[in-house]
Amino acid sequence: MPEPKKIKVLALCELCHGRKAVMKRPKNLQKLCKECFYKVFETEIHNTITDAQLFQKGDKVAIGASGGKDSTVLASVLKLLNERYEYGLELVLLSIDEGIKGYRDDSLATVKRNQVQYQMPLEIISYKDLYNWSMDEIVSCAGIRSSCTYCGVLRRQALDRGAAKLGINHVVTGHNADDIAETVLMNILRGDTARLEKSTAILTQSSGSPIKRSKPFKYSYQKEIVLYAHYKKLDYFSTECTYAPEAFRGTARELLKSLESIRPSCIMDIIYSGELLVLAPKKKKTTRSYKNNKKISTGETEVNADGSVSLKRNEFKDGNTCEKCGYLSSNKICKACVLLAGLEMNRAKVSIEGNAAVDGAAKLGKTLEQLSF
Ligand SMILES: Nc1ncnc2c1ncn2[C@@H]1O[C@H](COP(=O)(O)OP(=O)(O)OP(=O)(O)O)[C@@H](O)[C@H]1O
Repeated sequence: MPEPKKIKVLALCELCHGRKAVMKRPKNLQKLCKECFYKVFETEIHNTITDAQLFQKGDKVAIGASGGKDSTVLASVLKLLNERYEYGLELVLLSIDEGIKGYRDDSLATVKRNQVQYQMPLEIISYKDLYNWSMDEIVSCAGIRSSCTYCGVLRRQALDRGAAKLGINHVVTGHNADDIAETVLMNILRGDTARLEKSTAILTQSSGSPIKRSKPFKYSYQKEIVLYAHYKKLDYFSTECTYAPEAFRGTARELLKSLESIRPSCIMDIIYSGELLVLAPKKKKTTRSYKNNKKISTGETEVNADGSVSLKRNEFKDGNTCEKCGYLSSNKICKACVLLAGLEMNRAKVSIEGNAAVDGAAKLGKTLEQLSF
């Protein structure tokens, strides 16, 4: 007798029990239909916003818009939640043009389309206008190895300055749960306890700056953001930055991906661990200084063993302005100006020596040591 044909029972959504499940939710492997996925994804972000009391009615908020998936989904979801829950926010897209040919110019074209799609005003601020350097010029002068350090410092300040220009004191970014878990891992692996303490904060504010920065996607998984963008057919730009991603972050990212494939909750678990971590009181460190204050203090920059450049922390004071650019800074010279001064020295040296091949960050480090402020 022939065996009875097996009828494949399609899985139903575990939330509505009515519609067909189309996905396993990356965060907890729950089988969901599209509609229920949208609902849980959006509601979690709404809960994150209200639990942390990120906004007040009437706030003007700038969305750091790169044209990539995270910030595009952020613009879309914030617009939707603002209307659904009547947050009363005035939302503006704020884009920084770092000057990276073949990358940022294309992604900015996406943001310009988003401006129309979401009917939000758009402000574009360029590194070239602010600093007289584009990222392409910086990389050709200082090498690729420290590109993320330069870009990160300059972008943070550019976002602040862009927001200040618009009379806005709150910038939201598309940093997501994976980014935060990666940062926690990186800081643990480096023993960077000062940064570790702050790495899970949803709301941050540089000392001396009136601009707050927050991350409404703090608990949103990268994979879910991509799925949301995909199902909703959002218009975003998906090419990676032309310059290599920060090497150590890349390694932490790979590690996190391997961990997530075995245990999806590990991203949330790392964030919770970071949030609950209480560090022992710090011992006071002594920093080196140079004679007659003629050379740049090691308290400001540090050339790492691999030739990359990092900026070190100083004692912060509020209300100061940078002696070079005049923008608000908790240091005598703001971090952006410290880096730019090093670049200017390098540019001058290149033209004197007529040597096009500058040996990147290591040489820049030597130059920085000869500067005085
Ligand atoms: N050029 C830029 N202009 C404005 N905001 C930016 C820019 N670059 C990054 N940001 C903000 O910082 C967040 C994190 O950026 P990063 O490049 O680290 O991550 P990402 O995953 O590539 O983000 P995205 O997918 O939004 O590009 C972005 O989501 C965005 O809010």
